[in-house]
Amino acid sequence: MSNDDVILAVTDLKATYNHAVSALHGVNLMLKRGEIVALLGANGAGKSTTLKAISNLLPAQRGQITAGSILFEGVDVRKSAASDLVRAGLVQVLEGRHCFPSLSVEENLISGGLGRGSSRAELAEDLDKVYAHFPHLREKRRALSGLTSGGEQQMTAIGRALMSRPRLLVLDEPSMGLAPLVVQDIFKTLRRLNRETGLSILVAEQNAAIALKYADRATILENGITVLSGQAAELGERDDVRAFYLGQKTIPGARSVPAQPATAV
Ligand SMILES: Nc1ncnc2c1ncn2[C@@H]1O[C@H](COP(=O)(O)OP(=O)(O)OP(=O)(O)O)[C@@H](O)[C@H]1O
Repeated sequence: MSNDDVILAVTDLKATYNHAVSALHGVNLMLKRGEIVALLGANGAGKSTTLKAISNLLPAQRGQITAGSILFEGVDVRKSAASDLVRAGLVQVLEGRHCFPSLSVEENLISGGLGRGSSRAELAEDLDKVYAHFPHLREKRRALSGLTSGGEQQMTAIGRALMSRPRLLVLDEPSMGLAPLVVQDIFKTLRRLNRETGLSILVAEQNAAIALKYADRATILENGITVLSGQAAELGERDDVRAFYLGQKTIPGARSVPAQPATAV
């Protein structure tokens, strides 16, 4: 595999908060162009911290990278401000959706394209593409975001990210607080976007079942360390993963997920 195939490489990443609380102790993660990769792990495993580090958002949370590297298209993300990373094509939908509640759905979407300095014609073209992927948002385009459902807000937040024309879309826990059917719908749309446009997607999820269903590969974190990486379908078949992350019964004799650095990806 050539380096050009790798869009994101996180190597031996360590991070702290307030120079005191150690959150990541060795995260390894790699995404090839055109892949969907799921970042899995329980509450507090370090998923959000990893994603914030990738978008260079840790300093705003009093967080520090203390070791390791993060390369987006071969360039160290620490050299760019978060807003420059967005312009470079690394766009993140943060946990909790974050729509502007007093703006309409369409105004929220348009706000995602403004940072690029798009012309009116480009904005209209990008809006059409977002509505093609989320037809429901077209129907709701004049509604105030704050009055739309959680699922609609998540779609708006993803649509707004798409308006920045990402090459790598990073999503933190898109399923949070949403009904199972809505979550399915969102993951199906992400899959279609990925297949039709080649968009690379990194998605952090506690809902391992849905993430493994739609991802090509997955990486599992435990206590700030990558403990497993592999093809999503293969991980979903492992007894230990099924027992620990899919909430399924342990098969007698099944091994637990080893607390050691990941297998090579
Ligand atoms: N702003 C912060 N200040 C101090 N410690 C933090 C901060 N944010 C996270 N942590 C700690 O870092 C560790 C990793 O948390 P993180 O939020 O990255 O995990 P997570 O896998 O995303 O979990 P969740 O699914 O609950 O968001 C935890 O021990 C958490 O308490």
